[in-house]
Parts: sequence; structure tokens; C-alpha cells
Amino acid sequence: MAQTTLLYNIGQLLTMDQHDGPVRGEKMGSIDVKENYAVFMKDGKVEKIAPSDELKHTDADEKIDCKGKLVTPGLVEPHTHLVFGGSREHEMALKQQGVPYLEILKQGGGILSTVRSTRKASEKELYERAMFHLNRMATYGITTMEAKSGYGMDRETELKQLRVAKKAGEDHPLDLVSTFLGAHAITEEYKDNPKALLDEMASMFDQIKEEDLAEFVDIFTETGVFTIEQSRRYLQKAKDHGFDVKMHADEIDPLGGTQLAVEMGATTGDHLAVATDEGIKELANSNTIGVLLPGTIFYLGKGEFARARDMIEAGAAIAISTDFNPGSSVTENIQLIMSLAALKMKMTPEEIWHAVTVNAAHAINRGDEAGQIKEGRKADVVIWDAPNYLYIPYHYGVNHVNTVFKAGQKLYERGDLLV
Ligand SMILES: N=CN[C@@H](CCC(=O)O)C(=O)O
Ligand SMILES: [Zn+2]
Repeated sequence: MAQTTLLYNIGQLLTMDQHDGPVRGEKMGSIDVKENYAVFMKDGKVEKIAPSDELKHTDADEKIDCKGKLVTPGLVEPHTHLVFGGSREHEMALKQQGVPYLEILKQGGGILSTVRSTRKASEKELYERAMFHLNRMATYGITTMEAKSGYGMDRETELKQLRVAKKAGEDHPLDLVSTFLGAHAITEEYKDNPKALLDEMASMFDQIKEEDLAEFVDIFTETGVFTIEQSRRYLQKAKDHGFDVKMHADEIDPLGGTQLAVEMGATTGDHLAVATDEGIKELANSNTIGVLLPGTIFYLGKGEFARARDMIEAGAAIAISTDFNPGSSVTENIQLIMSLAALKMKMTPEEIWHAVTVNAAHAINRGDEAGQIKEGRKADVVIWDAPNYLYIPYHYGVNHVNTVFKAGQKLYERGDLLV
């Protein structure tokens, strides 16, 4: 029996399919808004999109009167460190005292603290935590997301993280895309020989491919972590093994990571907070998508937000993300990130909606199945407690989701108070 759902009386419907993505430059600034529309979903797919008056009498197993609310595609989250052990709330005091992020790392804290906890954690513990965070992501309207490893930097723990992500992706309704980030920090064992760490991580590429544990390989290119030259060689090996590549680039020091991401044909360059004029120009003339993470800058209290305006005006394609992780951006709330993108990076609401839907989908090679509402596509759809699309970045810090559908199934519905 076909399972059908009709959403009607939609005040504003954003289908986000006005342009084929990735949407770049000034095209990010325009959105086609369909007013008083309806969406008919059948067997997990979008069957029909039409004016509400045409569709509202259609029979369906469930008919939802949207009462003028906003409806959009399920959001896509293109950069998370989902699988980790422990937490780092004790580092908050250090941050308050002004100890820099890279200094905490140098002292064996930060990422290395999470490495110790993740090495100790069982697969079951990591899985349960990952499922908890995935559920919370879903409540904020996310229906597809990426998950990185990178808290092992040894074979056993990296594989443990990747297997947890794979199982979580199979078990959870959200679609999960996995990234191998074995090159995330230099551990004690390798502090005098980072090249050996990279060789060890690269020696895992074959097994990761065979077990289908990751689609992307990522590296943290930064002062005190991996150099440009080390990153170039490592990413080339990853490409030779058939991986698409990503980079944590130009986050704290402007080493030229943005240019390297372009040179390597990376799918994305992520962070880019201190990208130079040259980096921005090259990004704009490339197919690499800039994934900007304003929550990280906010949380680390550094004050230098990525130059989204310059990037978009130069013609780049931009996505945004929570960068959910236990140290530099501890939030699953992508809507808060949308507000930061507006307030701190001066992105327009139209640009922001492109950055969390169609462009974010392309940032994880899911442009042909996520980030847009289209007839024949998987029905990943969110009903918002909001009258229009401007409202979400404007009213900040709270969850505006009313209902989330993943492949036509209701995944989350806002609970009502009893009074
Ligand atoms: N900058 C490097 N990696 C992560 C942070 C990871 C952590 O602090 O645990 C990031 O994207 O911000
Ligand atoms: Zn990251």
C-alpha cells in the first residue's frame, strides 16, 4: 500500500531548485519563493508540487494543513566530527583565560584530549553517543550530514570511528556521508616524525576503500599540525586511491590552505577564516566549495569571521556548517549558525538558505539527491514554525522546526506543552 502525505496551505515553499548547484556568486542571492503551495509525497518521494488550490482535495493517508507556515528542503550539514569519546568542558576556563586553541593542543589538550577518550571508548559507547547527536541534529531540521573520524590517529581507533559512523548511517534514518580525517593532529608517538603518522594513515587507504568506510579524505593544515607540503603529498595519495578530498584550511594562520584546496581539486576547503585575497580569488575561479564555520570563530572567541561577502562577490560557491565537535564548536544547532552567518559574516537570508541546502549537498557529493525539493526526489522536507524564510536567521538561538520528514516519513515533530 502506498504511503501518502499531503502538505497544503504552505505559506512559503522554498524548493531551492532555481539553479543547478553548486550555486555561486550573485546567484546565491536570489530565491524562488512559491506562495500558497502544496507538496504531495508518495512512497518516500516527492510526487507533486503545485498550488495549494489544485492539490488540497487530493486523497492522502495524512493531510497536514500548514496554515501559512514556511516549508523547505531538509537541511544538509557538510562538516561534523560526529564520533568521539568524552567531552572537554574543563577547557572552557582555559579559553576564558585567553589560552589560544593551538596552545591548548600543544600542551596535549584539545583534539589530543579527545583522542585519549576516543581510544578508550568502546564501539558501543561511541555508537550510542553518535546516535544521540544524530537525533538532535534531526530535531534542528538536518536530514543529510557528513561525519569525520580523526580522534584516533592510530589504525585501530580510526577504523573504530569509521565503522561506528557506517553503522550509525545504516541504522539512523538520516543519510550519513563519511570522511577519513586520520590527519587531524600530531600525537605524542609521532611528535618528532609527523611524516610517519601521515604514512601510517595513508597505509589505511586501501582497507578504507575495501570496507567502504569513507568517501572523502581530509587533513588539518595548520601551524603545529600539518604543513602545506605534507598536506599536498598526503592528499595526492588519497586521490590516487580514488578518494575525493577536503581540507581544514586557513583556519587560524594563513598558510595558503585555500590555494592548496583549489590546486588539489578538493571538493571543499573548510574554515577559510583567514583566507587571503589570493586564496579568495582562486576559490572563486574553481569548483571547490568554501565551507564556512562561523560557530567555531564565535566559540573560540577569535573575532575573525571568514570573508563570506568577498568570497560570494568574487563568485565562489559557499556552504555553512555547525562544525559540530567537542572542542571548537559544541553545537548541533545549524539554525544558530544561520544567524551567525547573517550577523557576523553579513550573508543575506537568500545566500544562507543556499548555503544550508543545495550547496551543502554538493559539498558532500549529494547534490543530486539532497538539498532541493523536486518531483521524483527523496522527500526530505521541513515544516517550520515561521511565516517566511527571513524569519529563521532573524529569531536566533532557538529551534524553529515544527516537523521533519525524511524520505517521506515523519522523523521529528515538535512536542506541545500541556497547557
Ligand atoms: N580545526 C580542527 N578540527 C576541528 C576541531 C576539533 C576539536 O577541537 O576537537 C574543527 O574543525 O574545528
Ligand atoms: Zn572540522
